[in-house]
Amino acid sequence: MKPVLDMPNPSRLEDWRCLAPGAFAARPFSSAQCQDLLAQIVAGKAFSSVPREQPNSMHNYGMVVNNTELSAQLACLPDTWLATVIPALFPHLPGGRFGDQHAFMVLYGEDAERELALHVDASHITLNICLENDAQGGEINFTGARCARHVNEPPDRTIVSHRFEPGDVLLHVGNQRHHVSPLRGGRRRNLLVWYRLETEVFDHSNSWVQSICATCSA
Ligand SMILES: O=C(O)CCC(=O)C(=O)O
Ligand SMILES: [Fe+2]
Repeated sequence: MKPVLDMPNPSRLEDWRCLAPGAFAARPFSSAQCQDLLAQIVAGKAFSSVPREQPNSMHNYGMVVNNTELSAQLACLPDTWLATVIPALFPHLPGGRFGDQHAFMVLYGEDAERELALHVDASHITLNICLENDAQGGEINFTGARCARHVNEPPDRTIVSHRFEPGDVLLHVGNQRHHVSPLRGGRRRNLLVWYRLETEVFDHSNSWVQSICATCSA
């Protein structure tokens, strides 16, 4: 049987480009693959629609992945598709297993989310796959990595803005602060996974998170 998520070959370092410190982008999926995954999601195969949970406390729309097959596939990605690139892109990360993950789909549009406020994720590494985007606006903006103590400091001088194309994948540290610009029309749907290391707290108080906090190292 065809897997829900048809992963391309293991990702290579040269597939990824740096957007900002601790934030990288690649384009491993075709639009057709994204449409296929989205069609399965919409048909209810990849996401169980009952109960429809909020993906996280910031979203009123979208849904949590609770399909066993897709969850298992997403859980494996750090050991399979991303096995070489995670240690190379994030050398400060302590080794160890990603024992916990939270996967969800976000939805922006006229009758859905319109924007997302500045935040850090409850993750060590976040994977963000764009499945559909014909929105005007709705870019993701990175304002710099900060530890728990400095999360409310002013943004970095250069804010990095990324407009998603369907098939884009972003991989970033959970403490890279980000927000989504207001939508002026259209719709965007992304699949996100928050990966957490088994042995580490994920409130960004860790010493290795401080080591990449721009304020701590200023
Ligand atoms: O909409 C996006 O691409 C990002 C969503 C996000 O940052 C989140 O849900 O934590
Ligand atoms: Fe986020």
